[in-house]
Amino acid sequence: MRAEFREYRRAFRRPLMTAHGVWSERRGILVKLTDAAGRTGYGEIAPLPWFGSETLEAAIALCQSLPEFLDLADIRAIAPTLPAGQFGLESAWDSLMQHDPRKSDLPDWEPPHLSALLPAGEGAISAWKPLWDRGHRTFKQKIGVGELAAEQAAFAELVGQLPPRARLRLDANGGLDWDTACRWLEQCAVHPQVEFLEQPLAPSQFDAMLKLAERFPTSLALDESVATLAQLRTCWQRGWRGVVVIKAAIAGFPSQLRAFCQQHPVDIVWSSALETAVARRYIQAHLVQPENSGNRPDRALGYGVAHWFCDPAFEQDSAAALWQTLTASAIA
Ligand SMILES: O=C(O)CCC(=O)C1=CC=C[C@@H](O)[C@@H]1C(=O)O
Ligand SMILES: [Mg+2]
Repeated sequence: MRAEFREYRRAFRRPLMTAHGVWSERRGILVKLTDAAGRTGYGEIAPLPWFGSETLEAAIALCQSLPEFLDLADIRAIAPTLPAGQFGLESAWDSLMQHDPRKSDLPDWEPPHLSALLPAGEGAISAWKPLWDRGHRTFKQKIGVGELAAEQAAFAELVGQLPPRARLRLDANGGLDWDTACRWLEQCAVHPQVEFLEQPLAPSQFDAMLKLAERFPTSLALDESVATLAQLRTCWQRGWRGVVVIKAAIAGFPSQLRAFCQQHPVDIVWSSALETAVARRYIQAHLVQPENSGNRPDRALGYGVAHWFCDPAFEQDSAAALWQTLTASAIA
């Protein structure tokens, strides 16, 4: 297979504020594999280094280190320290080898099945209604970004406005300490609309999160703690049976993730890494299908993020057309 790589850059409509900091541009790499018969397969490398994946620079170095004509052994040899690269290359290979028109023309996910990502704090209050009107019924609000009292006031205002059947996810990105996590969970306990509190503490606080899960009624979800398949395995082995948020685009080889999900009844929320339609459509066709995971159909997918971007080119289904727009960004 001939391997080619093109870098992309994609600005957010407005910076995404999380406990990790400010994120204003999504950068990644598209992968194109072409076999001797001229068949092509596309993949995407979408690093999230603050989640524990490799950096974009390390992913570029991987692309530059691979032979121009590679085979599956070269892909399998990609180190576990490069999980976004493992995902991008294997999904491109899979897409070429398994070109299954049935899977490639799946209808895209509809808003009622998608959790809409809201801004942190006050911004969430003005943002939820237009998204509700588009059909979203589950929302995610970032916390652990601003001052506690102000964020809890914004949360109280938001849940006061949300219709009773709405569901709200709070995501702390590991930015809370024990006391603030308890205060958030005390407040969540009186609001049945709260579906779960995501990553309240840092991944190093795993035992403390197990204690929080036992002490409070609101479900907890791990995200940064299970960023890669290796981390997911470890948390499962250490006894986590709560929700896990899986960002497949940074989790490593999709074949290995698929096998794990088929062997363990994991309560999965599939979550976007703010990747383009290239990775998203692969994840939809090859991972989120019911036979591949223990995920509960009532769990909205963490893919309600299109409104964070303003450039439809990246949302189109045709990877080939998107590839053509990146002619100036080849990685040699
Ligand atoms: O999971 C979702 O509902 C949407 C995606 C999402 O929330 C995130 C994507 C990427 C990085 C983070 O800012 C954030 C998260 O922490 O889950
Ligand atoms: Mg998260």
